[in-house]
Amino acid sequence: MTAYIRARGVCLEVPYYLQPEQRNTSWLRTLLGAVTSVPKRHFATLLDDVSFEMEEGDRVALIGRNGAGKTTLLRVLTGAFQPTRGHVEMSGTKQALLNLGLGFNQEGTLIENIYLRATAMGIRAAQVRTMIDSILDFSELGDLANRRLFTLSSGQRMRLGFAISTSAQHDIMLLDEWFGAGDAQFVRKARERLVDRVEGSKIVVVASHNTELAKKLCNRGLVLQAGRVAYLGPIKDALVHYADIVRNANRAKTEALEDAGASLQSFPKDAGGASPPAEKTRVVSERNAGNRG
Ligand SMILES: Nc1ncnc2c1ncn2[C@@H]1O[C@H](COP(=O)(O)OP(=O)(O)OP(=O)(O)O)[C@@H](O)[C@H]1O
Repeated sequence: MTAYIRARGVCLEVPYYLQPEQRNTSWLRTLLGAVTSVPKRHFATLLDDVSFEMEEGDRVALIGRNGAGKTTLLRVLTGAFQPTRGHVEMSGTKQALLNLGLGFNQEGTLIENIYLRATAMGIRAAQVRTMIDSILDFSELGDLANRRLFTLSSGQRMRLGFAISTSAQHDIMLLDEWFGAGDAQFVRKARERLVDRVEGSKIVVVASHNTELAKKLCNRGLVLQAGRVAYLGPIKDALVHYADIVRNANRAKTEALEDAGASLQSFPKDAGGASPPAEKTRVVSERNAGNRG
């Protein structure tokens, strides 16, 4: 089966609720306000008209500043979020390494959880049976096989999640950042397996801030900016494009700080003891703190 991912005009809007702001009132009013005021509904556009095609052999780095929409796009690709407009077409089996703890039952034993997660990944029960030993072996948790999951440390849970998620080779691999799955020795082992799985996959999509990793692993880059595709092309060009975005954002920030500083300097000294506007005071004091550092 030929693997591909095709996204056409994908938009994702989500509702969120804001409590009306209560400032400069007495504690009683604040308390009453918290109980009686109705939160207002707003909508946030997390992805805006995202279109692309990924074919076999593509190793695509999702690049963008914090909040650009990388994880959200991966979630749409896994099927966890349905686009509010547009659609995604995918062909091939997929493996997602986004949240290693997802789908675990804390009350179940390790073996029960292996069944639970593996069957949720579409693996038949008979096949899961043959995989249990190797999963326990890889996660080095064989001695705890019949313990309940909640008795494990968070690092042990992550190891189990990683071992299950990477137990089978899939056509499409979706990865969110690099993560520390346990201690240094396990991280080394996990990296090796991951490289193996990446090599065996037909398409890989990885969200990362790590430009070295992106260069090493990927041949294409999809740059996201505020939920929109800012660039899609060869990884080298994508990283240049991303560097431009970061540089422009830093320049805009510096200019805003300089403007704030200039208007503060022009604030009349003999303004009858009045203080400069609170917002500007904060910006300038941050800038001064930066100068000291
Ligand atoms: N449920 C939600 N409701 C409202 N806004 C949300 C929700 N989930 C995410 N967001 C917003 O969507 C935007 C994109 O988030 P996302 O996690 O996809 O960013 P990201 O590019 O992966 O960022 P990072 O590099 O920091 O991980 C952010 O501004 C975030 O605040």
